Amino acid sequence: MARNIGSRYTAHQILGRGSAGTVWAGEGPEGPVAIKLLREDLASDQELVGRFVQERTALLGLGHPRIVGVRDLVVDGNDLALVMDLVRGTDLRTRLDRERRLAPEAAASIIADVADGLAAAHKAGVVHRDVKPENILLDMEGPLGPAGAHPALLTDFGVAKLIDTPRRTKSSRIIGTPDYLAPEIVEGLPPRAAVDIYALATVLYELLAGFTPFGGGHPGAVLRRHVTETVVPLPGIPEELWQLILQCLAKAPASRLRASEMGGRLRELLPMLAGIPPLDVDEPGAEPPPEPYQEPVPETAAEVRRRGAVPLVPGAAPADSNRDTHTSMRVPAPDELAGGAHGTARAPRAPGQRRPGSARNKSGGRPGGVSAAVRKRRITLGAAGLVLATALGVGGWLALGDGDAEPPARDSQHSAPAEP
Ligand SMILES: Nc1ncnc2c1ncn2[C@@H]1O[C@H](COP(=O)(O)OP(=O)(O)OP(=O)(O)O)[C@@H](O)[C@H]1O
Repeated sequence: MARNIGSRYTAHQILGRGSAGTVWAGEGPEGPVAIKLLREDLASDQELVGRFVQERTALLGLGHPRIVGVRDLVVDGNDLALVMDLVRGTDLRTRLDRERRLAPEAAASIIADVADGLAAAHKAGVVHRDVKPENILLDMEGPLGPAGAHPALLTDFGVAKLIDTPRRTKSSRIIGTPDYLAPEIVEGLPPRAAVDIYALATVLYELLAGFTPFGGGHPGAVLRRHVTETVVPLPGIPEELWQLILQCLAKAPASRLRASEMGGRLRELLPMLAGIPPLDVDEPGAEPPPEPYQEPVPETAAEVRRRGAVPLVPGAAPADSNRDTHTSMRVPAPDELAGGAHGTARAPRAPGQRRPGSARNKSGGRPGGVSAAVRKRRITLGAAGLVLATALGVGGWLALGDGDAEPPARDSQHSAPAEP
C-alpha cells in the first residue's frame, strides 16, 4: 500500500519498526529512499517538530560513505519524516542474532568502517550517543572490503537524543541502551565523542564474544558494572586486538582512542586476523548445553519478531514488534554505584564449563542460540522491572522518565570537535 509523504516522496513498503517509528522503502525525485516516519504522538508534538527543524542542518549535513545520509526532513500535516539513503542489506543485530559470533577479521572490518564514519561526525562536532548493532547497517550491494566484508554504515545520528529530550526526560536521567553506555554517562557527565568510542568497542567485544562486556541482568546492575568493573579478557584474541579493545573501554574518556585512530589501528590488524575462526566462549551466567543432549526447542515466529530481526529485503514481511531499546534512568548517586552485595563479576567460561553453584537449566539450553537473558535486556524497563529493582536493591534508583518538565541537559550533540 503506497502512501505519500509530503509532495515529493512515496512510501511503498515497511522495512522495519523501531522505537521512534516505522522505516519504509520508498521513492523520491532522485530515486529510491528510506523514509523514517515518526510515531504519531511524536509527530504531533510541536516542540519536538521544532527541534527537528532546528537540527535540520546538522541532520542533513553529515555526508560520509560510512554514514547513512539524511537527505530531507518532511513536516507535512501529521507526518514528520526523515528521508534517508536506502541501504539494501541488513542491520548488524540481525546478523549477530543469526551468526552469534563473528570471526575477528570480519568484526574488525565492520568496526573500522563505523569508526571512520564516527571520525567524520566527531570532526563536525556531532556525537552519535546511541552506537549499537541496531544502528549499524550492512550494505549488501556495496563493494566488498579487504576482509570480504560488506560495507557497514552508521545510522540514526542524533535522532534518539532529539526524541528523548527535553520534555520526556529530566536532565538528571540517563538516555540510552544500558549495555553500551559509557561510565561517564552513568556518572552524569555530559556525553562527548569518547562515549561513542566506548559504545563501539562494546559492539566489537559483542561481535567477538556473542555478549557485551558488562551486560546481563537488570539494567541497574549493567550500569554499575560500567563504572566499577573491569572488562574480563576473552580467551583466544590476539594481544594487539585485545589491547585496542581495552584502551577503547577505558573508564577515563581521555584514555580512549579517537575514532580515526581506532579505525586506522583496526585496519592495520586485519592481515593478522585473517583466518582466525570465531571465538568459542560461553556467556558468563549462561548455562552450558544440558547433557545428555536434548532436542533444541524451535524458536517460534513470535519470538523472532520480538527480537526484532528485520530483513531489509524488499517484500520481506515487516516486523510487528515495537523494538524499544532505550531506557530512561535517574543518574545514580556515587554510593549507589559503589557496588556491594549484588555486584556480579562476569567472566567468560570455557565452552561447556558449568557456572559455580548454578542449577542445571531444566528448560533446555539451545546450543548455538541467543540466550533469553540477552534478548530480554533489550526491552525497555517496565513497571515490573522497577519493582524488582527496588526489591533487589541493586537498581532502586532506576526510574521511568516521562512527561517531566525540567530543562534539558546541555545539548551535547554539537560538542566541540573531538577530532583534530
Ligand atoms: N536507511 C535505511 N535503509 C534501509 N533500512 C533501514 C534504514 N534505516 C533503518 N532501516 C531498518 O529499519 C528498521 C527500523 O529502524 P529504526 O532506526 O527505526 O529502529 P532501530 O534502530 O532498529 O531501533 P531503535 O530506533 O528503537 O533504536 C531496522 O531494522 C533497520 O535495519
